[in-house]
Amino acid sequence: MTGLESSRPKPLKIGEIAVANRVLLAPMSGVTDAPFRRLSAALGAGLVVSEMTASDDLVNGKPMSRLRCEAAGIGPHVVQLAGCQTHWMSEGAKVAEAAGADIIDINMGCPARHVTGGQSGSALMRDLDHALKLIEATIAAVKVPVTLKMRLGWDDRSHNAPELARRAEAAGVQMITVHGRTRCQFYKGEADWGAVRAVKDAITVPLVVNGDITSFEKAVRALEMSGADAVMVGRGAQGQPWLPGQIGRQLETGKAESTPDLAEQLAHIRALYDEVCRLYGLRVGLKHARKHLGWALEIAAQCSGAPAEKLKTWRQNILTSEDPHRVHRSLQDAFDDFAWSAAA
Ligand SMILES: Cc1cc2nc3c(=O)[nH]c(=O)nc-3n(C[C@H](O)[C@H](O)[C@H](O)COP(=O)(O)O)c2cc1C
Repeated sequence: MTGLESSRPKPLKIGEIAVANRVLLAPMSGVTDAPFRRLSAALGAGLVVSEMTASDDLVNGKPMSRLRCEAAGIGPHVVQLAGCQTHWMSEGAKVAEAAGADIIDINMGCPARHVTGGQSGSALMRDLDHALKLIEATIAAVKVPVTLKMRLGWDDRSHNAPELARRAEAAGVQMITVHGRTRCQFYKGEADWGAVRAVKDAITVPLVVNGDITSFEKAVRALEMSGADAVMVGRGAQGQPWLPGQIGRQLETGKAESTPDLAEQLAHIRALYDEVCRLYGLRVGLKHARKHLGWALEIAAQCSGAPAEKLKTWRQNILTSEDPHRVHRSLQDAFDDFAWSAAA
């Protein structure tokens, strides 16, 4: 064995499922729809996770919850479930498994008031005994591996992620992701990757560190500080579905890659736009795709050094249009315009 091979971290596995590399795309409601996950996986993300779905909605067949769990079609299919009742969690997990999920992820990290108010998401970090009942019910309901995503704790006085992680592993959870903030921080301040190390010390299953990882350098630092086995990228991938893959490859090879050029970026956003409109139908799809369009324009403007005024005009033009043909034409014109800025 060469020195390089011996210093290489072990390949990431969730149960028997091999993960392509050490960078995961985070679940993000309203963002990581199936077309976005498909694109990010095709561009090299190690693993992509569905948007959170309320377990009762999934069991009751709410059309939107089915769409949220749609498979990306590349790599393992990870469905994230939220809920606060053992019955719905176990039934939801069965529905997801029957629909093709390879892994079920449980959400114990969502800070939103409408979620914690219903005692789901990060509210479960205030009642670990109940959290464990939900975890046990989910694991008992399915054959596929179950993973867990959480925060550091509810607030600064209760960093109980290590305890929840340890108990979750004992119950059979096969990978744990920790966002290095407390629930009460929401998205304020900076993610504390160092604080995630206490979770690493408490478990033997793979640990994923999450929060504010937007570059290769930050990924390396987060891995060093937390001792985690992998990183998860969320907001950094908005408008840049290639980012998890790019960081993942650089972690494997050490070789830096340049950002896709404007022509590639244009091809990606066009394909994503069409797929989102197809998945949701034109009426809902047009609204849903706007976020992706806005972020893609921002990234393209940033890459080309286009002035803020230009970005504003194109955003206004494209995000208000309800005609897909016009959107396609305007995207071409906008990217041509950005290319002029880059060349100037
Ligand atoms: C718009 C948005 C939606 C999110 N939806 C979910 C979700 O459905 N499930 C979940 O576990 N976390 C969700 N998160 C949290 C992210 O998965 C991630 O933990 C958080 O954004 C921190 O990572 P980042 O700094 O890389 O974005 C969401 C975050 C954002 C910004």
